[in-house]
Order: sequence, then structure tokens, then C-alpha cells
Amino acid sequence: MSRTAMRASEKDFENARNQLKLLMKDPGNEVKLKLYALYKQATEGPCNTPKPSMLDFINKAKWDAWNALGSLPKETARQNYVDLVSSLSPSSESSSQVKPAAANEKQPGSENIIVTSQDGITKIMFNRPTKKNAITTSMYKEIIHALKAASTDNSAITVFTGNGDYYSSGNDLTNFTDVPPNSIEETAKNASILLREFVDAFIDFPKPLVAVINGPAVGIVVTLLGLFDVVYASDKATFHTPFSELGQSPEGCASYTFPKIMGPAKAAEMLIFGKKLTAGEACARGLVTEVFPESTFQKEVWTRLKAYAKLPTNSLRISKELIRSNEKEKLHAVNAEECTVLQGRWLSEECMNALMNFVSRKSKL
Ligand SMILES: CCCCC/C=C/C(=O)SCCNC(=O)CCNC(=O)[C@H](O)C(C)(C)COP(=O)(O)OP(=O)(O)OC[C@H]1O[C@@H](n2cnc3c(N)ncnc32)[C@H](O)[C@@H]1OP(=O)(O)O
Repeated sequence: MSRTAMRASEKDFENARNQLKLLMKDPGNEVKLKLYALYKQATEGPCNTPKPSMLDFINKAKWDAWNALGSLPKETARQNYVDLVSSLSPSSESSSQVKPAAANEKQPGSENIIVTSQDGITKIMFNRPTKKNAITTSMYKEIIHALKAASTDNSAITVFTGNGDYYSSGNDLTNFTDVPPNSIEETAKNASILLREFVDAFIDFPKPLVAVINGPAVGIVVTLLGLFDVVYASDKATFHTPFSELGQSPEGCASYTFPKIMGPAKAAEMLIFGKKLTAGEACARGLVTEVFPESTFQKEVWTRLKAYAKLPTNSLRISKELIRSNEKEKLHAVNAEECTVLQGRWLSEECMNALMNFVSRKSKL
């Protein structure tokens, strides 16, 4: 995680490497692969070596882990490496001087969510480009954690965006397919609890929340937009909520926010019939604040956000509070209801068939 006030220095990086050698407990293969990938990215930059053969299991796993970091900047990789090592050895102090809450509390998580803080902006980025940034169970937890940290860090605004060609393809459908038959009900119950906590974190988020929609958005990442304060989209973004096709039902409070934002008929077209919108259509319906040409999108949006982030922080919070506070109670009730209904949907034959279709590649949305 890079920080407003500091970035991991060469010295921090070197200390982290030494700290790693002193670890009492083996952190396990998954973490070791992450450390390897971050180390390579920090020292050599993006992976550009030939992919090892399928039978060369170890080197293939290492290559995959490194390659998955895409174009992550060297400095960010260095900071993430330092953070990861530090999270593995809670008793030892990192040599970094300023550590916001998120850094101290960070779990040895995946790099599927990247949180950075710079120029008064905390950026939470979906970083699973090879899977179109589909959100796994652990990513939901990491996002909840990141939002809690961002709500008390010293940034003025918090921004969600995606790495790669997609903003996000929504819920990772394999969250529900890799489940033994006798634990389906328990899985649905746990997912419903997790979803409720996840959406609550957005409802309660106290600072201006901005979405920078760099590409197509599907499912929950679309419904959540009703809880964002500003939504900027590239003209290559699309907005799709294929709930009926999946045998599911709306979440993210969209059953309440979408009719308010665009009127019940337009909301029904999206949430019931799964009509996919272009960025221009989503803007005309009030779901998107402004659309930018892809060629200038990143530059224009981040320039604007950096300027907004210089505004007085307390004033930003207070204005958001005034706009949103009257609705909070209602939103929590809607969230609870949507999660209960979805729990039932996940156990339905319609939903199970749709998930099986996805897995067996019979259907692409
Ligand atoms: C616990 C909380 C629950 C919250 C409830 C949330 C509900 C939702 O979000 S509903 C929406 C769920 N999302 C979808 O239904 C999208 C499913 N994906 C697709 O339809 C397509 O993959 C696509 C249109 C997003 C992209 O198509 P295409 O350009 O042809 O690319 P690929 O299909 O080849 O995708 C590359 C790679 O990524 C995997 N992948 C993409 N999206 C998902 C996903 N949502 N879940 C799991 N995996 C996903 C895809 O399977 C490919 O993997 P590989 O075959 O291994 O390369």
C-alpha cells in the first residue's frame, strides 16, 4: 500500500527481506508465491519472461503469480511487499514511520484488491484482470476492511476503480459452484451475511465515494453505484445487471436506489429484464455523473479528483452526511431484505442451473 506521507524506501524493502528470513512460522505456499511475485515486480518490473511449460509446476505457479501483478508500479509492489512481510510478523516493527490504520490491520491478503493513498485520495482497485475483476469471497472481506480503514485515514475522498479492461464482472460465480452438496444451505447463509455486511459498509461510509468506471461493470458493482456520490465512466464502460438470467435478484440496495434515481420503469428494465446500458445511457438515466472519451478518461478524471481532494475535508464529510443521512435507516432495511431474498434465490433450481451453465460454458452473458 503506498501512502500519502511515505513510501517504502530501499531500506524498508531490505529490512523486510531480512525480517522474512527470521520468520518462525512457514507462511504457506500461497503467501510465499505472493511474496515472490511482489519481489520480482519491485526489482524487475512487470513479468516479461516466457511462460514455463504446464508440466513445470513450480515455475509455472511462480510465473502466474508474477504475471498476475500486471503493470503494478515497482514502488507499489515494494510497499505491498513491505506491508505483507510486516503483517506476517506482528511483533516486529517495520522501519516505516507513518502507518495509517489500514496498513497496521492489513491481513496477509491477496493482491486482488490494491489500496493506495495519495494526493488526498484513497484508491481501492479491483486487481484481478485475468478474471475480469470478478469478486471472490476474500475480496469482499478485504473491501470491507479497506473501507473501514479509509473512513478514518487522512484522505478526503475514496475512489473505486478496476485494473485492466473491466471495472468488474461482479460476483465471482465460482463462489457458489465449488461447494460440496451438503453445505449449500450453509454457504448461502454465510454469503447472505457477508453480502449484508459488505453493502452496509458502503451505506455507512462517511466520506465522498467516487467510482471511476474504466470498463464494463456487471452485477453487484453496478447496483452499488446507487450508494456512490459521484460516478465517472469511460465511454467504453457498460452497465449490466443480469439477475433474472442468473436466477437471482437485485442487491446493493438497487431495488430502492435505482427507481429513485431513474424512475421505476427504467429501473425495471435494468433490474428485472437485465438490459445492458452504454455509459451514455447510464448517464442519461442519472446512474452515471459524467462520461469521458476513453482516450482522455484517466487523465481528466484523476486531475479533477485531485483538485476535489484539496477541498476542506470536514466540509466534504458534512455535506455528504446532509445528503445521505435521512436515508440510512431505510437503506439498511432494504439491504437486509434483499439479502434474505437472495439467500432463498441461491438455493433455487433456477439459480443453480444458471451457475452450472456458467461453469460448463454453455452460456455467456
Ligand atoms: C457473496 C455476495 C454475492 C453478491 C451477489 C452478486 C451478484 C452479481 O454480481 S451477479 C453478476 C455476476 N457476474 C456475471 O454473471 C458475469 C459472468 N461473466 C461473464 O459473463 C463473462 O465472463 C464476461 C461477459 C464478464 C466476459 O466475457 P469474455 O470477454 O468472453 O471473457 P471470459 O468469459 O473469457 O472471462 C475471462 C476469465 O474470467 C472469468 N470470469 C469473468 N467473470 C467472472 C465471474 N463473474 N465469475 C467467475 N469468473 C469470471 C471467466 O470465467 C474467464 O476465466 P478463464 O476461463 O479461467 O480464463
